[in-house]
Amino acid sequence: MTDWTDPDALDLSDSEAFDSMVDRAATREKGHFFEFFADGDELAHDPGLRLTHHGSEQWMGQTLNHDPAYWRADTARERGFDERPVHPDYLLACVMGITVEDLSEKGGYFLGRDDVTFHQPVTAGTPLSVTSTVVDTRTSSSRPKYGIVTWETEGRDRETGETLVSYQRTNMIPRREPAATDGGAVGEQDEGGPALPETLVSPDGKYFEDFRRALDTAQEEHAAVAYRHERGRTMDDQLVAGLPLATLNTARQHHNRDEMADSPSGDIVAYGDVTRSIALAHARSDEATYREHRFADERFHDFVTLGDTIYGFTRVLDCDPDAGPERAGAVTFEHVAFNQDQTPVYSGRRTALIQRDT
Ligand SMILES: CC(C)(COP(=O)(O)OP(=O)(O)OC[C@H]1O[C@@H](n2cnc3c(N)ncnc32)[C@H](O)[C@@H]1OP(=O)(O)O)[C@@H](O)C(=O)NCCC(=O)NCCSC(=O)C[C@](C)(O)C(=O)O
Repeated sequence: MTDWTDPDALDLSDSEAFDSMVDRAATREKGHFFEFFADGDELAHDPGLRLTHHGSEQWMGQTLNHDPAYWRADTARERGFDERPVHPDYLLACVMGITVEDLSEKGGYFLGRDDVTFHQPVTAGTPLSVTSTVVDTRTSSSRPKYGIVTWETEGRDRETGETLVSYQRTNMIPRREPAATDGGAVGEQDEGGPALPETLVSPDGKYFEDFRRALDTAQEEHAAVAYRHERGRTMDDQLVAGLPLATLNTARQHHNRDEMADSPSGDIVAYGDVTRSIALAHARSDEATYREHRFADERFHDFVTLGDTIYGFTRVLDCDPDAGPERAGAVTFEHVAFNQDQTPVYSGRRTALIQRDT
């Protein structure tokens, strides 16, 4: 009888024997199917990620986020930070990255996020502690292989317990026992909508006053303040697989082409936070950002795969001169990321403090 504790008992050059062993072996699963989640469940995420300047700089460089306050101590101080902070997009991606193993590693897609609030600037060296609560679960009527789960997540400083960022996020999650058919069609768009404005106004500059003047002009002309950004960024391996892995995001969607070949996208897709950060970087390159504040109603409309190029389009929705410190006012934008075929892939409402022209 073969001694199966003997390291040489399995001849790896015998492909038939190896195939048979692998096919019959049980898989030690990672992640959870839809049925695992119930409203009110609380999950503490364990991976030990600590924020670093290296990680933040890698994220910023690859996504074209060049705001000097996150690169240089002198500009950070001029902008009212005690110390040079890590970039908020990197912070958000890290907080979400370490939830993936527990929440979404099984597959399915990131559909949207709401109520994203940055509670305070965060510096390198901060170790993260992240918890999530299930706030909603439902089966998908158009895609019976999936359920839709919403979680409320809070990222804290592991040492002080202070909340750094919080948000609500919704994913499609595969069902362990799917209904018989998957009736959904990928990328179907709603028809109709309001008539388009005749005139699109673009701000003359990058300061709060420029956005406010543009909004005033648009009101007089029954126009919209809307413009696109020139830069584009083509999705390469580093963006699609490298950046999510650097945030400990273990979702197979970003780094397992074999598994993803048989999924609705047919290939690995970019981490939603990478796509979003690129479009936001394009927008930020045309404004004098003072602080990131809040995001709402973020949606991921379509897949972004290797070789796609991400561009940005911005609409200005509101200017509030009274929010924020004397040197800045709050501007609410609608940002849209779109690909080389002008297909929207991300949209979100962002309120940021923009420097005044003084
Ligand atoms: C998934 C696709 C194919 C579905 O395409 P579709 O045409 O079937 O879309 P749909 O009909 O608009 O949506 C399907 C269902 O989802 C619901 N839904 C839709 N949006 C929301 C929302 N915000 N909140 C709540 N529910 C939402 C919607 O109501 C509908 O429900 P129903 O089936 O019962 O009618 C299409 O939407 C798509 O391609 N989206 C892009 C997905 C993507 O690429 N996300 C980013 C990458 S994945 C990722 O980053 C992963 C991560 C971060 O690592 C990680 O979570 O682990």
